[in-house]
Amino acid sequence: MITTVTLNVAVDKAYTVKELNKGEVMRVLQCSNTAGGKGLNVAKVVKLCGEEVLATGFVGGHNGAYVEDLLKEKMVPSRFVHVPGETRSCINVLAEDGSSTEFLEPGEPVRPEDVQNFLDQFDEIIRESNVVTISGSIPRGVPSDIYGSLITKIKGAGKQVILDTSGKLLEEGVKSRPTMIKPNDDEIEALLGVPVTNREEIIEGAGKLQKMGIEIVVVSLGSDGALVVTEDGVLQGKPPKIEVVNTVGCGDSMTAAFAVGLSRGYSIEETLRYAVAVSAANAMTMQTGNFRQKDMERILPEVEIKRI
Ligand SMILES: Nc1ncnc2c1ncn2[C@@H]1O[C@H](COP(=O)(O)OP(=O)(O)O)[C@@H](O)[C@H]1O
Ligand SMILES: O=P(O)(O)OC[C@H]1O[C@](O)(COP(=O)(O)O)[C@@H](O)[C@@H]1O
Repeated sequence: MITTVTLNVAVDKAYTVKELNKGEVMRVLQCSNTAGGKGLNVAKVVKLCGEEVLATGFVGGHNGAYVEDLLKEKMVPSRFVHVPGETRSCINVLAEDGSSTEFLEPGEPVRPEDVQNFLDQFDEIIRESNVVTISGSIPRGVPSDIYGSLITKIKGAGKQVILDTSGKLLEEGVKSRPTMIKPNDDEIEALLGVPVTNREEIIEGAGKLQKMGIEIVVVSLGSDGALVVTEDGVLQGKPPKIEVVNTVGCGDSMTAAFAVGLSRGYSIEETLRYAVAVSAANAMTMQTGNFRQKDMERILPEVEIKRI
């Protein structure tokens, strides 16, 4: 089973508008609500890939109950810690010029006893999982080294863990050497304290992180696909040109597909091909954390894998 950790769950709202003008009344043409927070996007995609999944984290209030219902509709099982604070909303405004403007609420604070309840149930969840993904931001009240503690527990139980976060949470988390991370160029720069301005420096930086004891370092490059650095070297996977509808959640789809590849014991090359196809297919639908099987199957053989 693949478990996805989402401490800062959200109701994701995608608003379609003609144009976005600051300071004006904007009429929304279409609104779509989905269970969000990066980890829940991962959970939905793992489910669509056909793997057994469990979503965990904190939920609260009416929005929290709504997220649980949205997950049930997608047949994604969940075991959340219920907290008094209302679960947040995140809004993504999609305009006709192709722009995407995101408003991410911080999330209501959680209490120390909520954090303890989460940790208490986590050991049992790890026993049932073979891969755990940890994604996104945390609400106030959660200690900034929590991801490090979770990674230490997961690795101590002999299971694999993917960490996809940023800033201080990533800095703290990498100290516990997760199996895989997915930093962007800014995050590599922050982790290593060196400038990263071009593809060569990205590869060099990712290589340094890999040598520090992180087995798999993935750097996604939008429409250029992704780079994967392991002890066997560097691979790039590039998708064919596709019709893009909404790229929000592409990174999460990639994380989900890597978790599936690890869980199924795919080679790193097979995993990269699959992850590029799944994440590119996610860009072809409006909903975050969603893809159509037929899109993914069409893209899969067209992903170009090259050793660098
Ligand atoms: N415009 C696009 N065309 C094709 N594939 C895309 C596009 N944007 C994203 N993807 C796919 O999704 C993956 C993750 O997207 P990216 O934008 O790099 O991540 P993030 O959402 O974390 O910023 C890419 O590696 C690629 O496989
Ligand atoms: O969980 P976080 O880090 O606060 O991010 C929240 C939001 O980011 C998103 O995952 C989109 O981010 P990406 O496009 O980078 O995948 C939203 O769906 C989500 O609600």
